[in-house]
Amino acid sequence: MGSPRKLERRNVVDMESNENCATKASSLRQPSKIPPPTPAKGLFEMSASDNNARAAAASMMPPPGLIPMKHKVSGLPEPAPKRKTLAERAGETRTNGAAPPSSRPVNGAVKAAAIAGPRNPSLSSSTSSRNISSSSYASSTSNGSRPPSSLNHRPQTAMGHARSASQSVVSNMRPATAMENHSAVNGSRAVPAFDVDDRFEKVESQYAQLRGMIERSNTERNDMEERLSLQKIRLNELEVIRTQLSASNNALHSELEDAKVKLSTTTMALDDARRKHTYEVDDLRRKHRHDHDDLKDAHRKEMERLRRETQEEADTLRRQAETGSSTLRQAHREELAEVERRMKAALDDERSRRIQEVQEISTKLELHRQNTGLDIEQKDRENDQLRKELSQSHADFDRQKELNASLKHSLSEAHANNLSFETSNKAMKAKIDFLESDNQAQSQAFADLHKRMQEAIEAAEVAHAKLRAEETLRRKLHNQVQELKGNIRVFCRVRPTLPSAAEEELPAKIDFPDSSEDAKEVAVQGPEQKSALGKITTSTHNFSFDRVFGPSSQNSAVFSEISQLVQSALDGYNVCIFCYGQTGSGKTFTMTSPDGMIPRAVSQIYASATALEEKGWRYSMAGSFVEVYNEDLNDLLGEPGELDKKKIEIRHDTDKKRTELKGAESVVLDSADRVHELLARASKNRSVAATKANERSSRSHSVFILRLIGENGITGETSTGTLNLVDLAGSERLAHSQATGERLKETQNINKSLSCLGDVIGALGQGGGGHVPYRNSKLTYLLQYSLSGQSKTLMFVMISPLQAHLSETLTSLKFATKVHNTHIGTAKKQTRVKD
Ligand SMILES: Nc1ncnc2c1ncn2[C@@H]1O[C@H](COP(=O)(O)OP(=O)(O)OP(=O)(O)O)[C@@H](O)[C@H]1O
Repeated sequence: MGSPRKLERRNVVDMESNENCATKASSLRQPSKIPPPTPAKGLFEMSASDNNARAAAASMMPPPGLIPMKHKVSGLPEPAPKRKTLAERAGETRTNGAAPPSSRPVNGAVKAAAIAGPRNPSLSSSTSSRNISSSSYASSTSNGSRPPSSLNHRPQTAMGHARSASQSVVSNMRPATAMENHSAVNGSRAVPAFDVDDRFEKVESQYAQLRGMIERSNTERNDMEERLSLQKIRLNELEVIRTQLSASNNALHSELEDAKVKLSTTTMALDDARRKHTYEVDDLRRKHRHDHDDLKDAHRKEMERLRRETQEEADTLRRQAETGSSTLRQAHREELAEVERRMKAALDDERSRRIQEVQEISTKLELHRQNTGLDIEQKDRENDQLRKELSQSHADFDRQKELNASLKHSLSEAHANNLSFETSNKAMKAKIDFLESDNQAQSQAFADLHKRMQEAIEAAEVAHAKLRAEETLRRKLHNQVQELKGNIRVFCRVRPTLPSAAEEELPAKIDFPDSSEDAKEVAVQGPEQKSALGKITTSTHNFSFDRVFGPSSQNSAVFSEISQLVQSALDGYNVCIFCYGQTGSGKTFTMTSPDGMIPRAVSQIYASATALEEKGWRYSMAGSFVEVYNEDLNDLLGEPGELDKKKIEIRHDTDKKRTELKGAESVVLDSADRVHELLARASKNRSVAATKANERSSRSHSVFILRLIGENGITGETSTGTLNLVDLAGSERLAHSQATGERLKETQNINKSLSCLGDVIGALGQGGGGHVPYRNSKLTYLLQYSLSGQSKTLMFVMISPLQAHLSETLTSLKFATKVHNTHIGTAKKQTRVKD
């Protein structure tokens, strides 16, 4: 780091070189600005030495703004440099003034200025400008260079610079010496006249420029001088401040020296005082010890003296006492006797008084004791009370302790729970973080799932539509199958031989199929017949039906064959299944036994109705159970006592092809099990009405009516089907002569209704819309819509396996064959679609 002076000098050089370049370019220069004065604060912060150094530098150097001005204004050489030593000259380059300026190029001059350093920049710049002018002069004058002495001439003042500058410009046209003048005159001879005019004009304009520059330089110089005087004033002020500060510094310094002297004096005095005090204390301690020892000796001596005196006095007194004691003892003895007498008297008085006092005291004591006892009792009670309270408190305390322990336990549990909660909370947080991090993937998965679900829903809707179409098709095909099978079908069932049968009840010769076979034929060997020649022959009767069930067949197998018909009722058809046969052939067993057709039909319908719910169907089922007895209609679900009294009316709705029973109970079958309840109630009613000789079930027709109303919420379709399950009365023909009274009436009515049933079926078989005698019996009237050509009918012909019943068996089979051979038209579905 250089000194401030050096730095300022280097800045000045830089500015000079820059400004010289600017001068060369335009020959004009803007006046430089004087920097503002440095703030006072900065000055006060400087040390005295810095201040002095700056002041000295200021006195030695011009202000920064003035230094470049000097060179810029002149652009001319500085005052003559001081003479250099040989060593300095050896360090200089040869270019510095060694070669004639005219022979040096401009670039070489700049380079020489850079090498010469900051001490002579103006020299290099003036050299370069001179080179330019010299070169132009040389070009016009062919002879020569100027003497080197003129190059080294440098004015000492600004005016000198200006003058020098003007000379430098003028030197382009006028020689500085007589020799040069002569050369110029010689040269002018060679220059044509118009060249002289031109040059003169040029010189004039250059002169004008030079004058302007001189004036500006004068103005700037005046400014500089003013600023210089201001700086000098400022410098003087700073000098005064510095003097004041150094004076105050000296005063403070002297004060500090005084204070130091005082401090050392005080320290010394303090040390003396401390020393003196120590000596005094030691003296006092010594003196006190001596005093103490003296006092101790004096005290000891005094004590010995006193002891001796006391001893002497004691001896004297002892002697005196021994002499006076005998006299005194005598007197004393007398006094003692006197005193003893007095004391004795006083003692007696005192004793009596004391006894009295003791008695009083004992009385008081007793009283006090009693009071005390009472008090003690009171206290005891209080004590007990307190003890109880104490025990209570103990118990409370124990409870509190237990509570405290339980609370502590709860607290520890809560703490444990808290820890577990915190753990689970952390786990949950981690899970949440994980879930949140996984949220995007889940969202994507959810979107995929949603898409797949939509696709599945669409597929399901398509499948549902397909299912509905298939369901409709199924119903259609089912109906076609039923039609192909015939609207009235006949099944034959042979009951087994009962274990309770008597030995004489021989079985008839019936060829019935095995239960495994899907048989349709049954062969019955007829009774023996004797010809006129006495030859006994038997004939076999072959019957063919839609299905023949042997004795080993079960209700389940039978129902599986009729289940499709039951399904038809659900589909909106009127279906009628009736059992025909003689008494004891198994009609009731087949129809109303716990696993008979009625319970099974209801169960199937209920299951099918539930299954159809997903296809939009909602079914309601209601059941009625009536009997036709002696051409009267009785409600088997009514009150037991009213079976034969309350009469039921049959009403037909010809539009809807539906039969209503006015006065009969209609029970809603909201579950499959309700049917057992209905059957039990019907059985009970029948048994109440029965007499010993009259089994009611055998002498009446029972009709179970199941009404099915379905609505499809999707298609708007409705269906109303009816399933009639009929257990006919025994079909045996009894001779009118064999029956009398009520039995005769029953027989007549049964015969009538069964023959009427045959008539109706016969009429339906004839077709052609002819008259059908439904009204001829209550049974056929009740079953009008179930037997019409628009319904589906199945007849079970039940036969007994016994030889004794062979005749009735053949009759039944013949009737069944007649029915089987009948075609009663096409069933119609009772459905409609809502608007
Ligand atoms: N397939 C069968 N298997 C076993 N037992 C049967 C079968 N069919 C009927 N029975 C029995 O035969 C007897 C008579 O049957 P059932 O009462 O059903 O005849 P029915 O034709 O209804 O007589 P009724 O006309 O008097 O009512 C009953 O004890 C019954 O249990």
